[in-house]
Amino acid sequence: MTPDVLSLLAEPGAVRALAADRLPALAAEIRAFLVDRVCRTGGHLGPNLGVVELTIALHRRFDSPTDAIVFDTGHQSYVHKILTGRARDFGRLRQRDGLSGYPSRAESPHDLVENSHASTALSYADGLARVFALRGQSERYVVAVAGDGAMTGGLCWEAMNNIATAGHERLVIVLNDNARSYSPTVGGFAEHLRRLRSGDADGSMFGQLGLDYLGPVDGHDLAALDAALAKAKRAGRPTVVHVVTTKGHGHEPSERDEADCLHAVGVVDPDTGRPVKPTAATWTDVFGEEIAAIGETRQDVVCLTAAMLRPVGLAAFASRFPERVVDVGIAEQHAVCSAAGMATAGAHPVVCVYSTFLNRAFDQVVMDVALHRLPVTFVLDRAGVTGPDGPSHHGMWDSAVLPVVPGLRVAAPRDAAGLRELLREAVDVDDGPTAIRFPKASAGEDIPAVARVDGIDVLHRGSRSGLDVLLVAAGVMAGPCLDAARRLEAEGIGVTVVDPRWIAPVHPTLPHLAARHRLVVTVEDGNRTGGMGVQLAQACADAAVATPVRNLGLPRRFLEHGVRGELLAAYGLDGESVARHTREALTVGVATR
Ligand SMILES: Cc1ncc(C[n+]2csc(CCOP(=O)(O)OP(=O)(O)O)c2C)c(N)n1
Ligand SMILES: CC(=O)[C@@H](O)[C@H](O)COP(=O)(O)O
Ligand SMILES: [Mg+2]
Repeated sequence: MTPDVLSLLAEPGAVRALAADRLPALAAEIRAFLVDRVCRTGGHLGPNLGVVELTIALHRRFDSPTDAIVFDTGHQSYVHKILTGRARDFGRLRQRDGLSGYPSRAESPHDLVENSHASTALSYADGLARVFALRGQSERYVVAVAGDGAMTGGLCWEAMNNIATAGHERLVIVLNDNARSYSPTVGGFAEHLRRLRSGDADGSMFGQLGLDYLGPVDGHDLAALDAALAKAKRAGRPTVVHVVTTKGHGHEPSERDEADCLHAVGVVDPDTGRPVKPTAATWTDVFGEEIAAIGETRQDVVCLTAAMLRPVGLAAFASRFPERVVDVGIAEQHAVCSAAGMATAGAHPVVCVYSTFLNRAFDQVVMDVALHRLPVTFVLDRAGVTGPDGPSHHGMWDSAVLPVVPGLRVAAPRDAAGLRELLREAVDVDDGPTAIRFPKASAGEDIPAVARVDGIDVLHRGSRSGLDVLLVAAGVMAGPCLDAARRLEAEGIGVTVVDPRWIAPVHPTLPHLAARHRLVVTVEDGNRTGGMGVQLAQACADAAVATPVRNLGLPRRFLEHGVRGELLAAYGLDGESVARHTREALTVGVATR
C-alpha cells in the first residue's frame, strides 16, 4: 500500500473493514510512516513504534468513540491518530497550530485525555464506566491503555482498587508492557511483570485484586491480540490484558538505543536515530555536571528521579555514586515523601523532576517537607515554556505555587554560572527546603553582573541620573530585560535591571530599590498571576512603596504547543515586548495585559 492509503483511513471503521490478511502490510506501512514523519519533526518515536499492532487491534475490536479508548500519558497515541483520519497532519506534528503530540479533544472526538502526566488512564476509565452505567449506556466499553511505566504510578493502584469492586462489566485495562519507562522499569511491580512474562509467577497480582487477567499476549501478533481483546470483551468484568511489546519495534536504531529506545527525539537521521544537527549544551547538562561535582564532597547528598534519570541529568551522578541515586518509578509523590524520610535521617536529598510533574507531589512538598523544615532541594528542569509538549508540560505553575509554601526558597538562575552557584547555595541550606528552576533550552552565554548588592545582581545601571524604570528579571528573563533596557535607554529612559537570583521569598531590599524608580516591571517565565511579580507588588504595598508594579509573565491559561522562543514572544516575554509594555506603562500608566 502506498503511504497515501493511510489518509484513506479516515475513520476506525476503515481499519475494521480491512481483511485480516492485509493488516501486516498496514502495520508495516504505519511503521514506515512513523519513522519518516517523526524523524523529520521530532516526537515520541520508540513508544509509538511499539504500539502499531496493538492500536490496530484496539480499533478493530472496539468502536471508538462510542467505546472510549483512553491512552495513559498519551505520548503513544500517534497510531491512534493515524487510524482516526489524521495521517496527513503529521507534517506539522508538535508545531504551533499543528498536530498535538498527545490526544486533543479539539482534534477529534476519538481523543479523550490531553494530560500528558502519567498514571491517570485507569481513573478516567473508572469514571467513564460509572457514568455510562448511570446513563443506561452500559453497552459502551471503556478501554484504558497504560504502559508498565505508568503502572508504577500510585494513581493507577488507587483506580484499580476501585475498579475491582465497582461491578464494571465492560472495562478493559490494556497493560502495554515493554519493560521500560525511559530506562528499564523499576520496583517490585516490574519484577512481577517479568515473572508473568517468563511464566514463573504463581498467578497475577491483578487476579489477587479481583480483576480478570489475560496474558502475556504477544503485542506484535495481530491475531493473538484480536483473540485476547475479544475474550476480554466477553468477560463481563474488569479484565487486564497483559500485552508484551518492544519499544521501538521494527526500527533498529530505536530498538538498539540503550538509553531509552528513542523515547522522545528531536529531528534525527532515520537510519541512525542520531540528531541531524549538533546540540548545544543544555541547562540539564550544566546541572548534571555540577551535581556530580557536588557529590564528590557532599556524602549527604542523595538524588532522586521519577523514572527519568537521564532526562533530568543524573547519569553522571548515578555512574559515580550509584548508591546515592534512587529511581522511584513514575511516582513523584513517593519521591518527595521518601526524600522527607531521607532528610529526617540526616541526608540532603535532591529531588530532580520536570517542573510540571512536581504538581503531582505538591502536598508532600508542603506537608512532608516544608512543615518539618527539612533540607530538601527540588531541581525543576523544564521550568517555564517548554514548547513541543504543550499545555500539560509547560513548567508554568511552580513559580506561582511554591512561593506560598512557608520556609521554601525558590532560585532562578539566569545562566550556567548562576545555576552552578545557586545549586551550591541551595544544597547548603539546612533549615528548610529549596527549589531551583531552569528551562528546556541551551545554556547560552553567561550574563555578568555589574555589581552584587545584598545578594541581588545588578545587570544594568540606568545612564540617566533620574531612574525611571526598575526591571526585575527572574532567571533567564535577564536576557530579554537587558535587550529591553538597551531599547529604552536609546529613547532616553533610565533603566535599572536586577536579577534577584532567589525569587521567593521577595528580597527585602527590592521594595526600597523600587521606591527609587517611577515604575517597576517584573518579567518571569512563569504564571504571572501568582509568581515573583505578584509577590513583589505585595511586598511593595506592605512597605508602603507607591511605585507601580507591572507584572509580565505567562497568562493564567493553558498554553499551546510550539517552539519555546516563538511562544515566549507571543506572550510578551521577548526584549521588544518588554520594552513596549514598559514604554506604555510609563506613558499611560495602564496595567499590562
Ligand atoms: C507524572 C509523570 N511523570 C513523568 C512523566 C514523564 N514520562 C513520560 S513517558 C514516561 C515513561 C512512560 O513509560 P510507559 O508508561 O511504560 O510507556 P512507554 O513509553 O514505555 O510506552 C515518563 C516517565 C510523565 N509523563 N508524567
Ligand atoms: C511524555 C513525556 O512526558 C516525556 O516523554 C516528555 O515528552 C519528554 O520531554 P522532553 O523531550 O522535554 O524531555
Ligand atoms: Mg513501558
